[in-house]
Amino acid sequence: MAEIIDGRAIAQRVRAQVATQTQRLLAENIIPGLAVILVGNDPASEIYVRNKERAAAKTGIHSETFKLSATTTEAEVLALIQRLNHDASIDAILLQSPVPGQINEQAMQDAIAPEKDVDGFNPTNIGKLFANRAGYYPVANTPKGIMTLLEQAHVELAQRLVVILGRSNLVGRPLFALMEAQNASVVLLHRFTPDDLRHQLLQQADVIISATGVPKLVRADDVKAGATVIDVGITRLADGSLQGDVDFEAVAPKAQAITPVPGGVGPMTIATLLQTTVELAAEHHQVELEAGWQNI
Ligand SMILES: NC(=O)C1=CN([C@@H]2O[C@H](COP(=O)(O)OP(=O)(O)OC[C@H]3O[C@@H](n4cnc5c(N)ncnc54)[C@H](OP(=O)(O)O)[C@@H]3O)[C@@H](O)[C@H]2O)C=CC1
Ligand SMILES: Nc1nc(=O)c2c([nH]1)NC[C@@H]1CN(c3ccc(C(=O)N[C@@H](CCC(=O)O)C(=O)O)cc3)C=[N+]21
Repeated sequence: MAEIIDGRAIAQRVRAQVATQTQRLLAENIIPGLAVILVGNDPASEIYVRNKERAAAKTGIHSETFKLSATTTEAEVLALIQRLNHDASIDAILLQSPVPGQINEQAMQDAIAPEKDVDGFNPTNIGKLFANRAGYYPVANTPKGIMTLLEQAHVELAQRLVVILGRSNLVGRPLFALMEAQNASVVLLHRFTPDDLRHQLLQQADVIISATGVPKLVRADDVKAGATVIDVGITRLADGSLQGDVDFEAVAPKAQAITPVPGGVGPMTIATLLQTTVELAAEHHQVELEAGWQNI
């Protein structure tokens, strides 16, 4: 039976580290500030935003949520982003996705100052990530959190074959770059990958990461014995329960290590958002955060 990677426990350690780092910044009169913009009333987004507020408050980060009505114009969102770009008390800006149809999400992401872009969506930051630039820049929190999970679970990446399902800018694409930078050999699959090719590639993978939102896409016969399986997908079923992309019951007995849904990648996303906020605050005030995140 596989090791079940406990995302909640690892996220808890990341949050404790964030709280310690925040205390150090507070001692220098620096308060890390996170602004979350929520447009409209998507129920799932409202839950995520509430969880973010709660987690930020517990670690000492100052968080402000801007709830805008579903009929807000693009000009109004843009004006808010520009105001936050110039607000010295705000280190990190997050525009919750999805936004209503009248708003061009990409244009809004591009308007967020690269040095406050806590989601790592700005082309400047994506470019740095794909060019494997040195120095600090924000990277999307779900892929960054997955790298922390793998490190904490002692999963080797160099010389391994990693297969990623899903190529969104939020998860699959940045994860590809992070994995490749760790010297993994990486394959990125999507909707146009034929089923038999997906099956063949998955069967060879040492590490599988699935971020498609297709329930039970990854089955036991797709997985090599001893592989590590990371499930990013979240689908809410009719009974209200959450289902991942992986058929957990069938795959777990074959895997070396596997993440559950819920309690795997999800909690890491939120903890890593707080981590990135504190890192951005430290950057803005040119303070070194001495203790490495490896020490959690
Ligand atoms: N746990 C967490 O913290 C987070 C969880 N999520 C969850 O992860 C899932 C993915 O999110 P997100 O990346 O935003 O979703 P998107 O809908 O933006 O992307 C889904 C991706 O999956 C690909 N895909 C669809 N079907 C298949 C298939 N049969 N085989 C291979 N690839 C396929 C799509 O391909 P194509 O590009 O060709 O359409 C697309 O690239 C969702 O369930 C979401 O709820 C998301 C973010 C954070
Ligand atoms: N700008 C932006 N950045 C994002 O990072 C972003 C976004 N928009 N839009 C939506 C997706 C989704 N996402 C999740 C965050 C936490 C959990 C999470 O906490 N999951 C818990 C369960 C939560 C529950 O019970 O519903 C878990 O898996 O254990 C899941 C998914 C961030 N996203």
